[in-house]
Amino acid sequence: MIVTVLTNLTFSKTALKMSARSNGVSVFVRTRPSVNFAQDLIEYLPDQKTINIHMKKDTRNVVNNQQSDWAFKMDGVLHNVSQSHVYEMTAKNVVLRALDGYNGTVMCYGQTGAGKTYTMTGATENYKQRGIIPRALQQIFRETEERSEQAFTVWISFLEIYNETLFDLLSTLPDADSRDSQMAIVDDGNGVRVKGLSVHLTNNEEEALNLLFEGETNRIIASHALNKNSSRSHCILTVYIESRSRTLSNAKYVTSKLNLVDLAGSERLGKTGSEGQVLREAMYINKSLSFLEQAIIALADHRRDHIPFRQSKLTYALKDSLGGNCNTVLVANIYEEAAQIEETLSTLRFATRMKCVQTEPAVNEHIDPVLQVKKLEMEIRQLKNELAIHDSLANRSLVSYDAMSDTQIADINFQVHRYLEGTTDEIEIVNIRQIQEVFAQFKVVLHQQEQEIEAKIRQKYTLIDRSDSAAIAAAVKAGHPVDMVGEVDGQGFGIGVAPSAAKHSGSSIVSAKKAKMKKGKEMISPGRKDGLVSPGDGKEVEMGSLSKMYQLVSSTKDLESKEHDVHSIESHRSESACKDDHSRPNSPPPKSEAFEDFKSERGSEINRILKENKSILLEKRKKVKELMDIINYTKEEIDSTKQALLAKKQDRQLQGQYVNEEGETVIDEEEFDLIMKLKELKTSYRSNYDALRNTKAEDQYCQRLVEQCRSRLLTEFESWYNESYLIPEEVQNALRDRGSIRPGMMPLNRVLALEEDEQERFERLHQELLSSSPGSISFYNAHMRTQQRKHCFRARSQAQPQRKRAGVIVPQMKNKPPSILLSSS
Ligand SMILES: Nc1ncnc2c1ncn2[C@@H]1O[C@H](COP(=O)(O)OP(=O)(O)OP(=O)(O)O)[C@@H](O)[C@H]1O
Repeated sequence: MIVTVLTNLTFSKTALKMSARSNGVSVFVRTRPSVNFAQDLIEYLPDQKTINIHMKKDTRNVVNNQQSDWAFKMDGVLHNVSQSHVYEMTAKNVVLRALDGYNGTVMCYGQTGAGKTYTMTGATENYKQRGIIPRALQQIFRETEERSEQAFTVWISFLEIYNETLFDLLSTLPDADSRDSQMAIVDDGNGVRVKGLSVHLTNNEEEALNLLFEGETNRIIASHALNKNSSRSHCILTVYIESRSRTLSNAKYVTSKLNLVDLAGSERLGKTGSEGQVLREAMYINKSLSFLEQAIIALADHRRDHIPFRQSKLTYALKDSLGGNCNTVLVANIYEEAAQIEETLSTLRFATRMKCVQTEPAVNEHIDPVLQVKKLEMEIRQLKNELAIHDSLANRSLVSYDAMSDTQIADINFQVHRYLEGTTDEIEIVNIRQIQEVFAQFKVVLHQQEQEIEAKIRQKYTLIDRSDSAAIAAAVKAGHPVDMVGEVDGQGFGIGVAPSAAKHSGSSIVSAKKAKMKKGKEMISPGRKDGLVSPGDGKEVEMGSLSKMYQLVSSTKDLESKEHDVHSIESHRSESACKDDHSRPNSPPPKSEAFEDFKSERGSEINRILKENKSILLEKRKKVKELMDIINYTKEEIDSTKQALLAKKQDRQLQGQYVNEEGETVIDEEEFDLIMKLKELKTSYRSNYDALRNTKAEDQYCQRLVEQCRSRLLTEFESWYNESYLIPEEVQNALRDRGSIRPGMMPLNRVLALEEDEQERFERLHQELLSSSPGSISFYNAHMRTQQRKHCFRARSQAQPQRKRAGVIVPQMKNKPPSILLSSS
């Protein structure tokens, strides 16, 4: 788990520079109050930012012969102020900015015993005197609760650098990686990290404090002449924060790293009077602090290209926390006594140099690729919905944006044929996909025509390969005229007129060729190639045939029974779904692909009915067109016959009419034929008109059937897709089995587990007692647990003293892990 966390936490160098404003490191001086305040030497100016040091020239402790007075201007001098004031002034903003995605570092520097640990950690037994780290942890979790629109994840690591060796102060916890791996600082281009350092997921303030106190307990404590309990190591508690938006499907998220650093004492060697191991410790500390100083000097000098971060573990570990894109704060802890004035001066000089270091705080923003894909998918869905609304408003409800079906392609092919024949003047444009298909079908038809022409030529002529001189010579010898008419299809054939015998006798070569051509023709026949082949028998569909008319009637009449079939498919769907033995892929396939699968499997029956109805609809449309052509033609005939009759009548009247004995007008034979023709034409017109009306009604009916079938196919597909790829299997099983877990119901064993036991009742009462200072509950709980662990540790280490090894805390030093982490593991 820890390895995953480490790899997920990438603090990218490519972070967007949200705030390109250049800042200096903020530097504060904090004094350790003393009854022996050296008021002659140290002066605090009322601006609460300046501290003056006056050294007497004749003093034995003179530091610099040339200079005796110094003025140090800082961002604040924290003299006789509370822990809470120190936090507000130094760390509060850095913590807030860390929650916004900016890296931050708060670091305490100063002489041993000057109050670094007091400032950074504070008194663990007193809530009011807690230091920067517990306050920062409290602020982080309070803020994360308040910023409800964001989801925060917080991890913590605790590193100690002792004698240039790295130690994981949290390696004693059960969820730390137990492998005895050597730790190393690595800079992999995504920022500096410590390989092998355990990083712990932390859900609340108390868990975070438990980690702090656990680490503190594990710190190396060496005896020392100046301060018996002072730490001889550098400690870096790092809080990693990741923040993602809850409300939006926002693929962007920010990360940050907050380093809270307690450095080892900065005093010089001679004064400590150390020897042995303590001397070695002091040497290491001096070395690393001197490298820190060198790095700071280099950082403050803009002309320097190279910053010597790798000289010591401390500077390397703090590489991206001193300058760069980080909000950095230094607290310089000083004594107020005259005896420590040299170290105080040295600390203040260091602080001044640090103040010259420039930083460019920047938000570490990242994009989650998985969320980004989801967001884009959602956008596509929304655009599709909008398109559907637009289409329905524009009366284009039949337009589909899915991949073209075989029937649709066949329909387009048919329209292209008609366009080329001249039977239609236009092809209705529906959407881009359809336009592309129209062009594709033009290509298909063109290719077919080329093939047909070649086939016709082959029927008439024997083709000889142009390069085959022997075949040409043989043909000439046989008396066949050879006519080199050029290339067909660029294949280098010579075309010769076939002798009549060859054309009709069916010589083996020619008949074989013809047979081959026939086969080829079948293969490239438009109907076959474009899906106009009837599914069962492989024969071409005869458009508009009577047999199809009967099929239409049966199809339309039987629609209800077909719908019944669809329903029965639906009722058996869940059963077949259980039987489907396909393992679900990690990510759902594209819908277009899945739709093809669906049509050939679960949706095959509906798809078949849809196809059938579509082909019937196509025939109806063709029939309507034919009838309209006939009617139009008949109408024209009627009009011209009427004209002819009128002319005849006028002619007759001009010439004078013949009347028989009964007084009836006598007409000639031509006029009689015209009258009879008109009568026939009118009869034909009426019957065709009736047929047209009926066919149109059938056409509309078929149209409705096709729409119903299509929408059912789509609905079925949607639920099949959801079941197969989207709804988790356990949810489906739970709902299908109707077992103990049902939506809205909590399982009985969980309900029972919620009952309070004795321990929990005790803890509740304990917390009620602390309710007068509610913010302190987490602090005291964590403190109480730390105390228990300390007792346990002391008892064990007294029984069996052990030496410390690099890389991990030796098992004998292992503390009882915080119960909260035990219970959560
Ligand atoms: N501002 C302060 N107010 C009250 N007590 C303080 C203050 N600063 C330091 N102390 C006390 O001084 C003692 C030494 O302080 P602390 O251990 O923090 O020094 P340190 O700089 O961390 O030393 P080391 O470098 O050895 O770790 C502690 O007992 C602490 O309580």
